[in-house]
Amino acid sequence: MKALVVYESHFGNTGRVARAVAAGLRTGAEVEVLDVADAPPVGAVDADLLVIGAPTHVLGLSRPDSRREAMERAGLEEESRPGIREWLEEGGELTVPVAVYDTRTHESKLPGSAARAVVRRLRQLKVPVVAPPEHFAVHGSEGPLAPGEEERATEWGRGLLVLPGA
Ligand SMILES: Cc1cc2nc3c(=O)[nH]c(=O)nc-3n(C[C@H](O)[C@H](O)[C@H](O)COP(=O)(O)O)c2cc1C
Repeated sequence: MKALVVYESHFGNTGRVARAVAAGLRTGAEVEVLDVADAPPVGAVDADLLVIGAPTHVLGLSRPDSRREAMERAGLEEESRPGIREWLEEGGELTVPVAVYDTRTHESKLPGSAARAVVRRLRQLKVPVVAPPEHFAVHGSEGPLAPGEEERATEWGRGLLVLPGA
């Protein structure tokens, strides 16, 4: 089995979760982990399972404005970064089974979730989604991840191997 983990991350937390999920998947799959900036177009993904990780921005998926704000806060100089939203919208048709997670702040009372937004969209497109959206907590906006979240991510990754459809 081949799995691909594609993530968007500005402060590094969603990337850390991606690598932790990959560690769990590696117990039964060949796994590649890619920043969305380096990922192939979504229609060209060649894997048996795609895991998508995104930071929650303004209750959902990032947009150019929220990414600009995150990059400024993170002290990143790049002009612009691609986001999961654009990757999914612009890269063709996704046919691979998918599992989705997000990161979001511990402190927020807001119900938003980037992962839920992705799953809603994929279901509309009839893409098979093999697991409910999962969430990992960060402190504040910039992290670090809350204690135990990386271990939980590894367990979640391992659990994806035994789901029907994955
Ligand atoms: C512009 C912006 C908007 C955000 N909006 C939300 C939000 O609506 N709900 C939430 O729980 N966290 C929110 N956050 C916190 C992010 O979820 C957090 O920065 C992210 O999980 C960190 O992931 P990263 O280190 O991979 O970038 C926001 C952060 C930024 C920069």
